[in-house]
Amino acid sequence: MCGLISAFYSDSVDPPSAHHLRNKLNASLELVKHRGPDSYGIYVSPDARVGLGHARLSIIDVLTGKQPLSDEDELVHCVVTGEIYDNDRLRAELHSQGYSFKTHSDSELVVQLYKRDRFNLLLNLRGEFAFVLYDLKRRFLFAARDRFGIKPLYYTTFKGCIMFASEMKAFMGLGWQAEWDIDSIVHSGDFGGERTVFKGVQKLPPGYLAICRATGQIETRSYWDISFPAPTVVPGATMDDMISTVRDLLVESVRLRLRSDVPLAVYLSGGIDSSAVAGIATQLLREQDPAAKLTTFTLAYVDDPTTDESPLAARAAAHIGADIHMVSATEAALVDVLEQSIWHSEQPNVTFHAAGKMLLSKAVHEAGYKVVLSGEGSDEIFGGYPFFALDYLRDADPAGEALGILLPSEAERLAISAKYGVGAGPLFASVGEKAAPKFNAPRPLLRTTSHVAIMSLLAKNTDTFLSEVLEHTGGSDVVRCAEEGIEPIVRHNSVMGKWHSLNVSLYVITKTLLGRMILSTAGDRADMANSLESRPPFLDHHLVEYVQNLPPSLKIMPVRENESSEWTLVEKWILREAAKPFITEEVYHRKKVHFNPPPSGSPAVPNTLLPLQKHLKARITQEKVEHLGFIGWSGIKDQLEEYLESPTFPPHGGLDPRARILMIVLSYIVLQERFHVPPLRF
Ligand SMILES: Nc1ncnc2c1ncn2[C@@H]1O[C@H](COP(=O)(O)OP(=O)(O)OP(=O)(O)O)[C@@H](O)[C@H]1O
Ligand SMILES: NC(=O)CC[C@H](N)C(=O)O
Repeated sequence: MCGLISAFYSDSVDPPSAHHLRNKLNASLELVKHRGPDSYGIYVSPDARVGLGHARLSIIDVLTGKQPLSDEDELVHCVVTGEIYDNDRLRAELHSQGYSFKTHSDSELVVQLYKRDRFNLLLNLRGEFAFVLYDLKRRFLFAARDRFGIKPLYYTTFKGCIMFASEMKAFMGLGWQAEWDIDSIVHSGDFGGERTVFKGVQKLPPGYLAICRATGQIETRSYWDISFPAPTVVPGATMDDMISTVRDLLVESVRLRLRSDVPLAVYLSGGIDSSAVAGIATQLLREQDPAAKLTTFTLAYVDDPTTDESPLAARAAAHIGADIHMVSATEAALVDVLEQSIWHSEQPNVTFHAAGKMLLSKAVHEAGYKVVLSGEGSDEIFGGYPFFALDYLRDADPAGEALGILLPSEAERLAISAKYGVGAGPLFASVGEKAAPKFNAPRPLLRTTSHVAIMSLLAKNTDTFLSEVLEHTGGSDVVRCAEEGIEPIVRHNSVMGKWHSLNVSLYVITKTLLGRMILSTAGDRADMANSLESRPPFLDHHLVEYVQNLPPSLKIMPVRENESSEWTLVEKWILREAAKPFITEEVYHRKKVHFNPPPSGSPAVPNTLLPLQKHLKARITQEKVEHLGFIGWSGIKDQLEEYLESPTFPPHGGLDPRARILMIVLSYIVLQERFHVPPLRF
């Protein structure tokens, strides 16, 4: 993907000279050049009130697809990041209607579709994208972000200038000065909602557009959202038809995402999602060339054989005749890229997730690839996380029953819930009965387990903040924060039982964990740090809209051998059936394992520090912590000393809880240094 930046000086301020604005945009592009090292391009409007900048990672139409793009009358100017699929069909349609193109770039569709459909152009865009378009005649900026937030887009206003950018660091080139947003930090507004750690900087939410006018006004609105049917709506198709439709839609999604003018590889974990993508990609490539061989990359957790899936990935690659490259994720290697990962994430890192992805993207980039396919989004669409089981069991599934699926009775659901309720999975080990009472929600928020899980992830350790911060903000209010990110209609649908609880849960996790972490810190940002575009075929909206309408029991299927045996739940059931022709028997039956690169299992030599301990000890000093202006040294010092003396090694690649807190503190230190943030003053 590329990087974009835009500046729009409202009528209330004097604009800079055209020359000055170009220099500023160039300085911004320098800060995001990792996103587009192939070429830079700038547009400045005749009155120098508007500037657009683009750093390009050339993927489609490498030679002539340079940006910014414009129409033949030079009245519409645009910068686009990401990929818009179905380019050939849409182009042919526009051609036949008299629209003409200057390049073969997929991005140019935005310009011509805008001319034809105005804001409705978004309904025609399939893929992952963010763009900013300037309509010179009407004098407004029109920005938008893809439906799932695969591509980032931040915005802020500084001294009368409205700015959009792929990464916040680009704002610094335009003269923006970062300041801490303590309210957002305390309430985790960067994860619960669309705020960031910096005052006044917001993310444009997934599926939203923004219109900015010369008065300085910014209007944002949703153009697409996830939605589910009432639990009683029965699909008018047989089970076999539904399985083959899911298969066809997934194959179509992979087919579109194989379109690239530069080399493409696949991230292969050995789980069902990436194995299905790799299997389908191989089949499609061989339709063109029977000798085609896919290249795959796997992160191997060499320090921890208990969570390492690389042998499974090797077997999956052998099954489809793909090449596989193993990339070692040792604790030392993860720690080496940790600070870079924080700088690219622009928000706190609490695990090695993003750092692990950076090791992977670096290896793929160094091997000469510019595009990868990945399996992200499948768990959120098909119901893959272990804690979804509780939400599936919470409600009956009349639509599933009407299809003739044998389902547990209410009493049996309660009994299975008890089994699944405790230790619902490694990701949220604390979730379930133990964690729930911590949150005294003043009113019913949502009837889902995932919501509690998210709240437990959001909760900040109140002891680490200075007392002034607590007086100023009232302390961490995770309920408020979690509410911030949920559209009121979703709460209504949940509380009124209009959506099955599993579907509410899928919604919440798609918006929070997927949108604000997996696709951002550990997705786009970790990949683009190494100039690599990743494409997640599971997040094709045609596929997603179809799966949304399937009864919950096709996502999580209860099965038992006979009437006297126990029920077990098969997660992502319909995906397993749809992907069966492309995966090994082993992967078909396999349970989910989280992507969570682990630290070392234990100190190699007694009385020596592990790489993470050593790094945190060197970087988290009294001076650095006090310079932040919102964290107290005494609490942090105790956590650090305890972690250095007696680190623990939770199972499933988890981090010592004190190390997680220290990683957050390290994140603020790194962000303060790199963004030149002044200490917080009250
Ligand atoms: N160890 C790894 N090596 C390479 N890529 C990985 C690794 N772990 C995860 N990924 C990439 O991130 C994506 C999301 O990971 P996730 O664990 O959710 O999916 P999965 O492993 O493919 O399937 P499952 O959810 O069934 O385990 C994967 O599909 C894959 O593209
Ligand atoms: N890297 C990108 O964002 C790609 C933009 C556009 N699709 C191109 O190929 O140039």
